[in-house]
Amino acid sequence: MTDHPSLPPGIRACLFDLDGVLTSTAVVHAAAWKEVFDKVLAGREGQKPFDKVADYDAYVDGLPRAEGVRSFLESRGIHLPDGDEDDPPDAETVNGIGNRKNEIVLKLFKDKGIDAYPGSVRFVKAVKAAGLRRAVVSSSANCQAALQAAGIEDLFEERVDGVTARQDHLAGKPHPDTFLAAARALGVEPGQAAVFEDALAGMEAGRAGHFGHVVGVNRTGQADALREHGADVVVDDLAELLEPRS
Ligand SMILES: O=P(O)(O)OC[C@H]1O[C@@H](O)[C@H](O)[C@@H](O)[C@@H]1O
Repeated sequence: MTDHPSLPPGIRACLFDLDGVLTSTAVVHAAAWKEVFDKVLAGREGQKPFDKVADYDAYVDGLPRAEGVRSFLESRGIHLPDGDEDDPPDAETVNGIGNRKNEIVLKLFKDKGIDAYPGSVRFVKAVKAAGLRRAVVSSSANCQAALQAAGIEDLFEERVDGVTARQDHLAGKPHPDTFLAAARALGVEPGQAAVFEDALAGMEAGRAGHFGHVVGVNRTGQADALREHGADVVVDDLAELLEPRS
């Protein structure tokens, strides 16, 4: 018996988000965001602390780093200058806050290590065995290091991430541009590609890009929200999409 991926006919490529889909790093990002945002909020009257699930899912998850800072602060009516990319981590600017968060997340990755979800690894291996093309599409500038640390970099033929998107001037999620670039790199039309995402911003990107199939991966009990934002199907684990074949 071998695992076979259950996907609609005509799908020739799979485009996987990283944090929360392939690796269990979404919660690590959320913890780092909480640490930096709570310091910003503590100095401001009437602000409740950052909620690692509700605020993260609604305003930060899936967005490129600086967009996540802007989006969350905006939700609280806080407007800070962008500053410069190399702002020090103690600068009260969008970039300063993003740089501070990156220091924290890198330390957490180093201390705790990075794990791939076993069900996702099984699914990607089955996709490969079935002859489908595979790419990782992540907003994270730490994507390649995370893939390496999790030991899964070799399973993918293409990678579009926070570093390459910036180099190629691609708009980040919720825009579809990074997913479209990955489909192009794999030589398939959007309608021939399936998108796998846990973030609402990623669902919107999948819908906006008119991809052939959009799979919502529900890690935080937001199945309904994933559907509302564009999921064709919602699973708790990618292994649910495997069928045994002899
Ligand atoms: O700060 P990084 O590693 O470039 O990541 C940017 C974003 O990448 C996304 O994949 C995560 O969902 C977000 O939480 C994260 O903020």
